[in-house]
Amino acid sequence: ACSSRFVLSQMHPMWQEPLEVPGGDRQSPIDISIRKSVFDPNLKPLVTRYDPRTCQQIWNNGYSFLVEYDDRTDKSTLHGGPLEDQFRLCQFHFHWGENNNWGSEHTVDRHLYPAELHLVHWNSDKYSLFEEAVMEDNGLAVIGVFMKVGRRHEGLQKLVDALPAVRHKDSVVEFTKFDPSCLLPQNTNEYWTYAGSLTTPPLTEAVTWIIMKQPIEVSHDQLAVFRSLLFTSAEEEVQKSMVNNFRVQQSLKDRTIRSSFN
Ligand SMILES: NS(=O)(=O)c1cc(F)cc(F)c1
Ligand SMILES: [Zn+2]
Repeated sequence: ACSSRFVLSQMHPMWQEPLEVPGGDRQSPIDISIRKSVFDPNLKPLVTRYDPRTCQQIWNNGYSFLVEYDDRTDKSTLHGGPLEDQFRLCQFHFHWGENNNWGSEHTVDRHLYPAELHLVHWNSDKYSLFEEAVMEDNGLAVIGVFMKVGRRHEGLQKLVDALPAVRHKDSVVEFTKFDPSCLLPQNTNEYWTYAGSLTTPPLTEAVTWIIMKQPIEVSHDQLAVFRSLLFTSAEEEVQKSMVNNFRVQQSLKDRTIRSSFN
């Protein structure tokens, strides 16, 4: 399974913001101001090649739930878009709110979505492990997909059905043959991209963010199952609902957001 465990295991208690990051001039998440973004005609289409056979398990790490992939070979990859190199999928996870009015980490012209999907990839042309790549400027590429309430998402339902098995922090359940491309919007040619960071500690500034313009639709009931997860482990007396696991927005500072569309 991908070793983003070590990154998440350095977790600080939830949201002891503001966590000052030394020289933090490219922190995430941010608001994507449409009028401030610059169309870049050289941005290429995104190319994702995901092999469902590399899907391994779901893990509740006490912050979100991760669907982890076997990233020991180049079987599930991302390239194109703003990327010079090939990146390997290691996990995907989500951020959501306690209700449908907020939950996403990024916003578009301050518009909040109820949830946001992050597909995490590391640069396998330059590094040999996730934990190496996570310390480097060009080490990671994360695809962000906004989620809005609407029709039930049939592809997501297989994942939703498995969540009760990972209700508590540190629980893991086998989860196989899941193709995460079913969670991408039909139009992946329209995205924003900018240089940013992990949105949870250690907040390293290693991420090329690729945020899809088109949200996916999920049902109210599917999001309600996300909210049935717990931050706390089975042993803890007081159980805390896993909700509002998003970071406060960060300053754009001296960065440009590029768009692949006009
Ligand atoms: N939320 S995020 O996508 O920036 C992220 C990805 C990751 F692999 C580890 C993290 F701690 C956080
Ligand atoms: Zn995330």
